[in-house]
Amino acid sequence: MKHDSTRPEAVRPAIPATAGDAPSVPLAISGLTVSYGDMPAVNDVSVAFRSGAMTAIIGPNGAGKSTLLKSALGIVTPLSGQVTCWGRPLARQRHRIAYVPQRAAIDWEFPARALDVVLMGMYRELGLLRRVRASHLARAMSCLARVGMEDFADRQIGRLSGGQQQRVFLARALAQGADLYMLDEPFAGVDAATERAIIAVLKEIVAEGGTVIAVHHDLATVPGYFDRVFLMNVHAIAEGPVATAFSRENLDLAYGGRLAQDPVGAAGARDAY
Ligand SMILES: Nc1ncnc2c1ncn2[C@@H]1O[C@H](COP(=O)(O)OP(=O)(O)OP(=O)(O)O)[C@@H](O)[C@H]1O
Repeated sequence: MKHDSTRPEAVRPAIPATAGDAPSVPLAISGLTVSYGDMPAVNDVSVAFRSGAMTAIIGPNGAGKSTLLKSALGIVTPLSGQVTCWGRPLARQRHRIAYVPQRAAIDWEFPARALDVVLMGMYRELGLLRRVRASHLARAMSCLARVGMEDFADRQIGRLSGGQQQRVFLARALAQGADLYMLDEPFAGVDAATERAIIAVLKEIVAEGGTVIAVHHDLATVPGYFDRVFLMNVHAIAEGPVATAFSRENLDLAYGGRLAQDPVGAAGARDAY
């Protein structure tokens, strides 16, 4: 195997593989390894995500964060490992999980209005015939209103700004009425107002008992936005409350000591790596 210079020199003792295979744990990953070629993108990762918390997944570019989310959702097939949601196989709990992919992964030419995208979140209750009732429309509109997008319901999604598109996808997740929200870089390429709107909705979800897991890049906002962090760089490094796990030591392990500034307790770490 080639030496991977992005890997931390010393990897922390493994997070207990059996940390959370329990009905109260929305997502437990055990011994997960994913590879697209010779090199694993995710190597033997075990982590349990807490219920009723907002957890940031952080690590450098290419650390396998998106791959971890995608394999946890069954979008990418792992080489090995197990994923359970509330103590049961993912397939039986999928309807309880909403996924907001990276904006870059979405086909924005798709001929759908913002309202149609939100209605897609209700696919289970709309059934095979996709019979949309007034109550569905009203709920879709209220989800759009929750993210400040009710005035754009009829706009084709490709003709919305990046921030507006991200809000619509969050509205689709809300319409699904999920218990676990998994978001891949929800703040990438969005304006400050959208970022504030999205974080407010995510905090509401958690206040209502939901769980949020988001891949996040801006280390400066981690303490303000998140309760917990999971640091990874191909391998798992640490998971825990921001107050303890978001430490200089763990960041050095994740980023290989390449952070230009110290984000722990200091503002201004945006793009510092
Ligand atoms: N579809 C794919 N085919 C081949 N290699 C891939 C594919 N998707 C990701 N990779 C590779 O797997 C590794 C992990 O990628 P991934 O996107 O999961 O990392 P990431 O931590 O989310 O990165 P970033 O922060 O840059 O978005 C990278 O080396 C990437 O080049």
